[in-house]
Amino acid sequence: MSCQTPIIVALDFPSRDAALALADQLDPQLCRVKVGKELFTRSGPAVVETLQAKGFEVFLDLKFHDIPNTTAMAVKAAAELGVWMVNVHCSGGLRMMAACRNELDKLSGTKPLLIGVTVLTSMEQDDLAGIGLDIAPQEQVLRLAGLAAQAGMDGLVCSAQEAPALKAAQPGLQLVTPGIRPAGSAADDQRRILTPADALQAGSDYLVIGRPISQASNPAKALAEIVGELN
Ligand SMILES: O=C(O)c1cc(=O)[nH]c(=O)n1[C@@H]1O[C@H](COP(=O)(O)O)[C@@H](O)[C@H]1O
Repeated sequence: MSCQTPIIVALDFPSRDAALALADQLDPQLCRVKVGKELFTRSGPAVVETLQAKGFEVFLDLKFHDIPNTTAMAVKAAAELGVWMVNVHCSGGLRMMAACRNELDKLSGTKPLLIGVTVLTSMEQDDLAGIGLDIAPQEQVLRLAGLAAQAGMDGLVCSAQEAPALKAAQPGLQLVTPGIRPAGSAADDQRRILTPADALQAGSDYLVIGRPISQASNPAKALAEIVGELN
C-alpha cells in the first residue's frame, strides 16, 4: 500500500547505517523519505535501492543546477533509479527546466515528479539582498514559479508561507514545503517556517521534515504525533 500522509522525512545522516536505522523505525505508509546530498555523497544509489526495497517512496533531493544538458541527464539518471521525486533549482532557468521535462517525457513507465526549488527556506530578504536580489522572498518565489509552470514542472519546493499565493497564481503546481517546525521546536538554520498543520492549511501538498523527527529521542513517536496533528 502506498503512503497515506503528506510527510516526507529527511534522512540527513552521515552514513548508510544511521539512515537505515531511522528508516527501520518508520512506517512507509506514514511517510516517504528524502535522500539528500550528505547521504547520497557517502552512500550513493545503493542506499536509495535499499530504502525502496523496504517499501519507501524516495525523494532524491540533489537540487541539480547546471547547464541544461547536464541537468537533464542527471534527472534521467534519477528516473532510472526509480525515485518518486527529484528536484532541480528553478534559478537554472527556463531552458534548463524544460530540458529536464523533455528528457523525462522521453522515458516510458512511471516517472518521478519533477520539482523546482524556488528560494531556499533558510533564506530571508537580507540573504537575497546579499546575492544581488533586491526583492522580497515571495516575489522571487512567484517569479520562479511562473518559469517552472512554463517549463512543465510538476511542482515546487518553497516555504509553506508562500503556499496561499502560489496556489492562487499557479494552481497546477504541487507544493513541497520544508521549513516545517512543530510548535515549540527549534528553528535551527531555517528562516521561513510554519507548523505542520498550518502548512497543510496554507496549501502545502507535501511536508518535508528532518530534525524534528530524525533528532527526536523517539522518532516514530514524533512522526505519529505530527500525523495525529494533521488528522
Ligand atoms: O529541497 C529541499 O528538500 C529543501 C529545500 C529548502 O528550501 N529547504 C530545505 O530545508 N530543504 C531540505 O529539507 C530538509 C529540512 O530539514 P530540517 O530543517 O531538519 O527539517 C533538509 O534536508 C533540507 O536540505
